[in-house]
Amino acid sequence: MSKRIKTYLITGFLGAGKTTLLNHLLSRSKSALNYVIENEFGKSSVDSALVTKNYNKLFELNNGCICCSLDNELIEVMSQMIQTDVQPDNLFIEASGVADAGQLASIFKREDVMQYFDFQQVVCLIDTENFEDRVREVPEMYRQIVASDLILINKTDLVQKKYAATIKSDVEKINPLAKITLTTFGKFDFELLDISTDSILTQVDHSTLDAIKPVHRMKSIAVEVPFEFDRDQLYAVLSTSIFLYYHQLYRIKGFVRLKGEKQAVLVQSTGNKLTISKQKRKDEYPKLVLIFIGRDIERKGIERLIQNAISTKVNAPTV
Ligand SMILES: Nc1nc2c(ncn2[C@@H]2O[C@H](COP(=O)(O)OP(=O)(O)OP(=O)(O)O)[C@@H](O)[C@H]2O)c(=O)[nH]1
Repeated sequence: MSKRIKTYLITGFLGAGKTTLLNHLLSRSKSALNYVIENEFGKSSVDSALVTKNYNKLFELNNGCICCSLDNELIEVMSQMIQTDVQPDNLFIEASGVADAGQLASIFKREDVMQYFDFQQVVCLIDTENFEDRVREVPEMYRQIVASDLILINKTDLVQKKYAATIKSDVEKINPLAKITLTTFGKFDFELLDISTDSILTQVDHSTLDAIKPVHRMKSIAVEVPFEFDRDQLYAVLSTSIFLYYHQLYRIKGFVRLKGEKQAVLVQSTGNKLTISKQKRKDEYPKLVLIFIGRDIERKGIERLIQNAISTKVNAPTV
């Protein structure tokens, strides 16, 4: 048998900083052969365009969540990986923001899977700013924390030190077995990843969890936006919506064109913050699409919202 593929699972609620961490991990292991599995909760993928190119292969599993509807596809991708002549050194899986990490990680406890995949750790990111609100209203987030080996209390630059310490101790109460550290932009002492402690996977009996397939109340709505937006208008419309629907609308992300600007820009919200920024990767025309993720959100309402921010219709870019 050839070498086993070191596998890391990155989890955390929507916008907590998973892709940011993935990019660090990839640049740290540039010399190795790295494969990535991206799972986005929704038909359209924005994340794959945000991952830096330090990977050798990227597989996308969209239109669902790998912990439930896409678990077969995950197994399929993993079997393709082991059937090729050259196998990767590392596999990084970025789960969707609502994925049940325990459910997902238990796949790696199967003997047929363990033969080829050397599961390392479940790494969970937490957005310190939103933790208190979200953990109460989103059961998926609580389950992610329980199932993780290493927890990064991220975005500590956005809160007071004392507050971050309080969140750390709250998280410790939810999962006293995990290693927990405070981070900014997912930067931490990578040695924590290499410390070979028993994964929580082996310490917690997931069989009861395995029997219950999580049912997400979350919905992802993707709206194609072949339009030119006025920056101020778009900013006003979207930031008002995330303010008004803070407990319903958890994430907005996607690429749009702005009046007077050639390059598409990345629009995203986490918590009650909206940012419009230049793309880091300039090598591709991203698909012009805005993704809205939340509870009890409706397409019609979202489309109405977008209409209010449109400046002019443009031809969709051809690749
Ligand atoms: N201020 C601040 N921003 C951060 C930090 N970490 C990540 N971000 C930003 O938060 C936004 C979301 O980060 P991502 O890495 O895309 O989050 P994600 O968890 O992959 O998002 P989803 O895949 O949509 O669930 C980006 O604009 C990041 O630059 C941090 O520590 N501090």
